[in-house]
Amino acid sequence: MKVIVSPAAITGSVTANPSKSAMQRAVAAALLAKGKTTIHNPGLSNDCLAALEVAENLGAMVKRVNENIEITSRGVEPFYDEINCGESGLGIRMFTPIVALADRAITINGHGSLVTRPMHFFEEVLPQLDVKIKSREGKLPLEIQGPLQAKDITIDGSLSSQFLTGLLMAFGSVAGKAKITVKDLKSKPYIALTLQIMEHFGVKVRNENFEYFYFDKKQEYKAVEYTVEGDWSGAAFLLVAAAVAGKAEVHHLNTLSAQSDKAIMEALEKAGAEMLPGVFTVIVGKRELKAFEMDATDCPDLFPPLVALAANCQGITKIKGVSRLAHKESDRGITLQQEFGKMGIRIDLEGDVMLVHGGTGIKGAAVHSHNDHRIAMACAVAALTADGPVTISNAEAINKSYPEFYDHLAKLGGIVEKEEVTA
Ligand SMILES: O=C(O)C1=C[C@@H](OP(=O)(O)O)[C@@H](O)[C@H](O)C1
Ligand SMILES: C=C(OP(=O)(O)O)C(=O)O
Repeated sequence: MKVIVSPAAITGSVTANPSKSAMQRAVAAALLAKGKTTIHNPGLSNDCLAALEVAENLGAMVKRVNENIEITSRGVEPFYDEINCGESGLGIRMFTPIVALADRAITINGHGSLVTRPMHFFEEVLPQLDVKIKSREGKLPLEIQGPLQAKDITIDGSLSSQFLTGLLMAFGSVAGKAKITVKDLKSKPYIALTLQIMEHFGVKVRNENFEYFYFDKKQEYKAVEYTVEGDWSGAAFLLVAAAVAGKAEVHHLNTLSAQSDKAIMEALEKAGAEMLPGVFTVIVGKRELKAFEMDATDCPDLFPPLVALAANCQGITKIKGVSRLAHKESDRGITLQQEFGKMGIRIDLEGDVMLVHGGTGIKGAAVHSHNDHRIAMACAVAALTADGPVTISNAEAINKSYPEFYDHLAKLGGIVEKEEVTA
C-alpha cells in the first residue's frame, strides 16, 4: 500500500492504541498461568496477534469476548512441533525460553525482517539450562528440545533486553532458588515492565540495579484480569505531530507507566513544545522548537519520532544510542538517514551519535518504509510540515505495532490518502 500524507495542521483528541509490549507479555503470562485470564483493552496489531497464535499453539484457548480477550490455559502444553512468532523480536525472544519449558522438540520460526535478526544468544545460553538448540548460524529457524532447568546463570544484556524478558518469564514458572546476573543491560525500562507484569500475574522477582535478578522460592503464575496500557511508543508520533503542527490531546497514556518511551515527554520539553501532562491524558501544542540533546540508548524505539521532531527544531539535535538500532526491523540509523535525506533533512551518523540538522525545511518526496513500521510513521509525521505531499511506499508496515495509526493521524486533521498497489 502507498500512503500519501499532505501538509496539514493538527488539532483534536485521540485515544492511544494498546501497548504491544504490555500485551505480548500479558499473553505469555496468561499462557503460563493455570485458569482463565481476561485481557481488557487488548492489542490487535500483528505482533499481538502473533503472540495470541503462539499461545494457542502452546496449548491455550484464546477467545474474543466482547471487547476483551480470554485466555484459558493449563500451562505450556504444545499442540504442534512448530510455532511461528511472525515478525516480532520480542515474541521470539520471549517465547523461546517459554517453549523450552516443554519436554518436546519444537521448531521456532518467523518471517519478514525477523529471519535476519540475531538469535545467537540462545545458542550460548540455553545449553547451560539443559536445552538443546540448533539454529541457522545464529538466525531462524531455531530447533530446541527442553525441558529448561532454571539455574544460576550470567548473561550479556548488551544486544537486547528481550532475551532477559524471556528468561525471567520462563524462570518465573519453574525456578526455586535461582539468580540471573546480567552484564551491560540495555533497554532497562523494558525489564521494569516485564517485572511489573509478572508481579501482576503473581510472580515476584527481586532485582538489584538491573544486574542481579533473584528468584527466592517456587512460584506460580495466576490467572487474573489485566488491562493493557496505552502505548507510549505509538503515541510518541502523535505527540510529535502536535508539537510541530498544531495541538492535540492523547488519552489513555499513563505518565507513571514503566514504558520506556514515555521519555518522549522529556524530548518534547527540551525542544520547547507546549506540554500539559495529566495522569492519563497528555496535551501537546506547537511553539517555536529548538534543537535538543537526548540519550535514547534505553528507549531505542523513540529514534524515529525524535528525528521527525528534530527535523522541525532550529539547529542540530544530538541523539545518543544509534548502535542500538542496527538490528531492528531495519537498520534504523541508516534508514532514517536515507529517507529523511530524500525529504531534504541532513542526518550525520558519528559513532553512537546521530546529528539531525533541523529547521532547514522539509521537502515533499517519495520515501520507502523499508518495511519498518516506525520509519513509515516518522515519514508521515514529517509530511505535516513539508512543502508538499510525502508518498510512503510499503506504508502497511505500521500494522506490526499500530494498525490505527493513519486513521488516528487523519482524526487529528492529517490529510492521508491510501492507495492499494497491485502487483
Ligand atoms: O521488550 C520489548 O517490548 C521491547 C524491547 C526493545 O528491544 P531491545 O531490548 O532489543 O532494545 C524495543 O526496541 C522493542 O521494540 C520492544
Ligand atoms: C523493534 C521493535 O519490535 P520487536 O523487536 O519486538 O520486533 C519495534 O517495535 O520497533
